[in-house]
Amino acid sequence: MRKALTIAGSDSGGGAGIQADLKTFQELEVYGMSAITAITAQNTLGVQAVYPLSVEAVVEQIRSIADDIGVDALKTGMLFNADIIQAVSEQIILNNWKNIVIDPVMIAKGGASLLQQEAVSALKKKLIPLSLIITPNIPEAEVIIDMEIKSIKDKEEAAKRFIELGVKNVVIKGGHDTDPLETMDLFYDGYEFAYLKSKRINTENTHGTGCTFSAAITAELAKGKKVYDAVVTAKDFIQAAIEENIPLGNGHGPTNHWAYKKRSSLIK
Ligand SMILES: Nc1ncnc2c1ncn2[C@@H]1O[C@H](COP(=O)(O)OP(=O)(O)OP(=O)(O)O)[C@@H](O)[C@H]1O
Ligand SMILES: Cc1ncc(CO)c(N)n1
Repeated sequence: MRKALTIAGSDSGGGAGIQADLKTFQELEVYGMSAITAITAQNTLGVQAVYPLSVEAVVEQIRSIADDIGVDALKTGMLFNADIIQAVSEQIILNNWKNIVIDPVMIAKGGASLLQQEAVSALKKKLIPLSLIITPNIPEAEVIIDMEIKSIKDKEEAAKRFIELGVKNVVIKGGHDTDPLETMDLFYDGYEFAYLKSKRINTENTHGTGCTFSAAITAELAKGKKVYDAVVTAKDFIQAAIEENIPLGNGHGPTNHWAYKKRSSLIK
């Protein structure tokens, strides 16, 4: 059994964070484990409260997993502060983990901050150089790389600058693109660009899309897929999950984690 770990925040509403990650791992048939960094009181309307855990609590969870079960791939989501980023980076080095996916979560859809501003520098210096792939959305890429992204050329330039930070691959996601008909995720491995396009689905129910996408990449890496192939599967997974989204609550409802597997079994 292949094993995937998520180091992220809990979303009580179940659509993003740890909950989205574990649902995705399950659907893609890897064994899911978690180290929680913060508990959020959250629903489809936004984040009502954030309770970060101590560095010790985060490290102890990771240690328990490393000492006994092991990890084939891991992702990080909401890390909240520089001390947690530092501690997670140390654990990655200590355990010699290589399949590292960074979803540089900063701000929830309603505007709540999920990463302290001063932690961006720790992310750049400590964690990004250890990772196999990073999956920023456009606003996150703009903050990390410190440039405006308005065009495909800008996305390409930002992708190159990510590689200069020491990460091996990058996907700059297209959820925030202005094109009303299409989303384009730009993949770059330091050599070649790949443009992953899909039909933009006209829906408000996109809570947790970034978490689900990076969790799907992590699951596929845990199973031994190559990075680009893992990203392609993740794109199919999130497309199906948004197309069959679940209209729950009164705000941004969640995506549908069952959709991809349901479709795959129909195709067989
Ligand atoms: N309306 C949409 N239709 C189709 N694909 C979408 C749509 N919105 C987002 N996606 C896809 O979902 C994935 C996540 O992208 P996005 O840019 O929304 O991440 P995010 O902003 O980090 O998400 P979140 O913060 O809500 O978790 C990408 O593959 C993107 O192309
Ligand atoms: C806990 C958590 N992680 C990530 C996101 C970003 O979608 C969120 N809203 N909540």
